[in-house]
Amino acid sequence: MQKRIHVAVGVIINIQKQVLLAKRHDHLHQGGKWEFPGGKVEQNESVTEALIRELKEEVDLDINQTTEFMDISHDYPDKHVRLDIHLVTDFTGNAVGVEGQQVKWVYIHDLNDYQFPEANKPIIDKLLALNS
Ligand SMILES: Nc1nc2c([nH]c(=O)n2[C@@H]2O[C@H](COP(=O)(O)OP(=O)(O)OP(=O)(O)O)[C@@H](O)[C@H]2O)c(=O)[nH]1
Ligand SMILES: [Mg+2]
Repeated sequence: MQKRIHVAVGVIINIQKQVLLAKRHDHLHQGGKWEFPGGKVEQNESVTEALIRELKEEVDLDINQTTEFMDISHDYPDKHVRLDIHLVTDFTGNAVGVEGQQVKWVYIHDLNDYQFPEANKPIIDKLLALNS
């Protein structure tokens, strides 16, 4: 049994009700797909701490507060992940792809036009339901 990787994921929503997507680099796991920014929770770090750190490192945003949104465990053939997803509406800064990745603000009703990792389906469905 493979270890389950604990990932802190941020669904960042701006005042225009757009969510921030980032494109995963081709060489990464699930490369070429769009994701919600985030990354692995390190030892001795809470999920919130990990999320704040990752969102600064990946998209240069400063997060003031987050709220729990969803918890998804998913088994890829090569990797088991647990996505600890938080909503972020209280932040400052302008989003940039610090690691050279494409970032994009997208209206919730347009999310179906983007390709996400398989594990993300329930997140997209919940956002679409909230928005309808
Ligand atoms: N960040 C993020 N990861 C996701 C999403 N959906 C999903 O299945 N994952 C998976 O969760 C894992 C997250 O790893 P990551 O590559 O973001 O981790 P990280 O930022 O700490 O990078 P690192 O590998 O350089 O330490 C990957 O296996 C990725 O495929 C998502 O929406 N956002
Ligand atoms: Mg990451």
